Amino acid sequence: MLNHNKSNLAGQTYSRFSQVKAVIQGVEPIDYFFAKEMLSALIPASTALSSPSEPDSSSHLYHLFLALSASLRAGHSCLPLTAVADQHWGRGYTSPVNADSKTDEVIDQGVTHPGFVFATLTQLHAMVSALTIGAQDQQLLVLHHNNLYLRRYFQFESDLEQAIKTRLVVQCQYDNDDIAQCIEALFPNTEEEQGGASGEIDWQKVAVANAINKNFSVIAGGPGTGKTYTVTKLLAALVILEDNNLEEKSMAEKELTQQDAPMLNVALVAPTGKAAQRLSESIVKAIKDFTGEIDNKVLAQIPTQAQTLHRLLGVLPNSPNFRHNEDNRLAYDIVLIDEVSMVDLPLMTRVFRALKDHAKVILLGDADQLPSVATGSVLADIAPRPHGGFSAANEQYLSQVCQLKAQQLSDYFTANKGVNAAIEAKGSYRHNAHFDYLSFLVKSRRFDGKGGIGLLANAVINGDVKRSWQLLVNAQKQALQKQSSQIPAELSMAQGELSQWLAPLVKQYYQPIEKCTTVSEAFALLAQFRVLCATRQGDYGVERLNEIIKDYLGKNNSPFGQHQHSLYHGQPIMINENDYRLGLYNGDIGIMWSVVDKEGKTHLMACFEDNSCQEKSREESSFNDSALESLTSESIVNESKDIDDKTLAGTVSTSIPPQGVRQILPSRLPKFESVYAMTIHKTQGSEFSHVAMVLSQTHGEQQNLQKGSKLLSRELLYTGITRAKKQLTLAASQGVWQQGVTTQVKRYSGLTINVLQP
Ligand SMILES: Nc1ncnc2c1ncn2[C@@H]1O[C@H](COP(=O)(O)OP(=O)(O)OP(=O)(O)O)[C@@H](O)[C@H]1O
Repeated sequence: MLNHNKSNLAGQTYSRFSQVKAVIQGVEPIDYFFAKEMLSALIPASTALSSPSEPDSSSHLYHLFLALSASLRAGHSCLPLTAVADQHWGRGYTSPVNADSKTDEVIDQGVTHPGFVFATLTQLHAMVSALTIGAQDQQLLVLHHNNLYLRRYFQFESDLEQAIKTRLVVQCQYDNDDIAQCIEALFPNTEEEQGGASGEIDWQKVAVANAINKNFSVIAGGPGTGKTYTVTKLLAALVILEDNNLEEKSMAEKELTQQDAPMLNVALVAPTGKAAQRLSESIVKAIKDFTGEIDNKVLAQIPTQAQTLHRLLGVLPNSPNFRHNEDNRLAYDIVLIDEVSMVDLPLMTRVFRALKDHAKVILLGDADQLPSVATGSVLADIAPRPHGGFSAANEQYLSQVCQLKAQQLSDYFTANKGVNAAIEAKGSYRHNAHFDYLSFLVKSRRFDGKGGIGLLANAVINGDVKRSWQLLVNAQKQALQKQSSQIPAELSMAQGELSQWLAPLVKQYYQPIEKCTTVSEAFALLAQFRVLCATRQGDYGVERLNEIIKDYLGKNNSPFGQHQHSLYHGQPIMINENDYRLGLYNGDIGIMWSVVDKEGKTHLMACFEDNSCQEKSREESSFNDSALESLTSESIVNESKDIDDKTLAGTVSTSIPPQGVRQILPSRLPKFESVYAMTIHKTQGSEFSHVAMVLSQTHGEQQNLQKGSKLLSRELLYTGITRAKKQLTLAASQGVWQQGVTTQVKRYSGLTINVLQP
């Protein structure tokens, strides 16, 4: 009956990692140990895995565990059996082989890893099902809709799905007529009116109306499409409607409410300190823009101070858990989260677990950007493009409150059906699904559509290799013709060696940093320009480019060479790991700056902008503030004695930290590195006036460097391109560009299926 016993377990066939590595391409030690442990934990418990006529189930299961581990490493939340069933998995070649144009013999000659051929879907399903014995909530593995999960990720997905669904059935507390009135007041001159009979739909207006009556909503759109602008109007609408509701309450009740708390208890949140800072700035700007248009009393009630998700949840040092959770909920009534593409599945689920059941959640983000570094692709899963359409009831509601023409919304979605049908054919679009909670903003206010950056970003995200490359070539031709023009072109291609194109940019943007009179000025200059790389290693990776730029700046022989990191005045740095005690987080940017203490001594300090400072000051009970003080600016003591005062002479600019700048002794910093160049992954949530994006120059090099989710993909290129506000300089060969634009990041997840079920 059993076709497995201890002696024929594949786990024993591979008694060392080197053996698996020789068979399966791309496997890592963690996969080997994971598979081994899973096999020994699960198989002894099973009594009948397969019959003699069926394939050796233990070998298949062993390889399935290897594939599951590799899948989790790559950021997928599960492994669909369909992705491996009947497939030759882990087969590797010396060089990319085009199977259509080569004979089997030639292909076989190039094989470096033989790989493993998996059984059929039905057989794999039976093998895995046989494992899932015992109490359901204790099984290590879960098989759901043919997706194989580790229990914990299945739990994250189902909890998140449940929390979203719970919110979607909550009845709206506002009257439709009040909503309509409010919308009319906030959008006096709508685009559909301006557009005449064939008027365009004002998606900002629709997005506001769509989010008002739901306890969960997503507003998705590319850079500059007005997500923050729209959401500020949404907050204004909620203030007005809440005020209306209050008017209708009895005076006694009204007084009680007014005394007790602000009317709307709103949390503005973003995944990183930088993104939180940008959200605050954008809301402040939007409020300023609305002054005169919207009642000042309403504007005054809109919060402007954003915080990070970690701060919202309350970090517990040395623990993956947070202070706020299902047993200690947050008090907020409305939670607005920006840059959601960066939020991973476990973190998003933890946020929902920590919220009150009735808390309204509004998510903002660009679903075309790279998914989160860690597991999951929450935003892309719940905001698939193009929009799949609204339910009839939602269309009716939106038409009424936005005063749209009858059928205007359904006509729009019908017109987009062609695209949807194509997507449906590929299996990523679900017929009958309604996306009532989802609004897309489509018109970029930052890029007018004629400038190169917006057009290039669009062509890339639509996978149009030809058009995207042509845009770059044309831009280059135009740049050559207009060399004398004072206005720099939005797009340009880097020409020649690095020294020819990069050195002038370093001179223009990085060299003046150390000459700035204040560190705030230095931060402003640093925000102007960044070199973005696809990889860390390699000739065109972050590490090498940082060294080259330091060479151009003459900083590789720094007078502070004795320091671990050879620090110098004006050096931009990026923190590479979280330090909760100091309130510094992976990705935070600082500048090394020379300061003079009260006694006139000069010290090199790591300076960080305002946001981390505000974050810190909001730290609650578990953090000992006096401990922090002893680590920061107040205690500039002996630690930096080894800095040579003479070498600092002439570069020292300030003795008192400017407001909103926090100083930390370099010796106290967690891991950090110079940040003239940074990976595209790390720039999510940031923007620069000018970006130079550098890709590896050959297929071979790129293939050697890319791993798992770090693939050169259209999402990576799109994210890099859209970090540029005014100018983009690209250094890439046509082949590598083509490879990137044709590759799409796809994260396996069951979230889409579950959330979108009608
Ligand atoms: N309807 C509008 N009318 C006029 N200006 C607008 C409108 N919508 C947005 N803007 C302006 O366009 C710019 C970009 O808007 P906003 O910052 O809200 O976009 P975003 O989608 O949040 O951008 P990102 O996420 O890329 O920072 C802002 O200057 C904003 O004032």
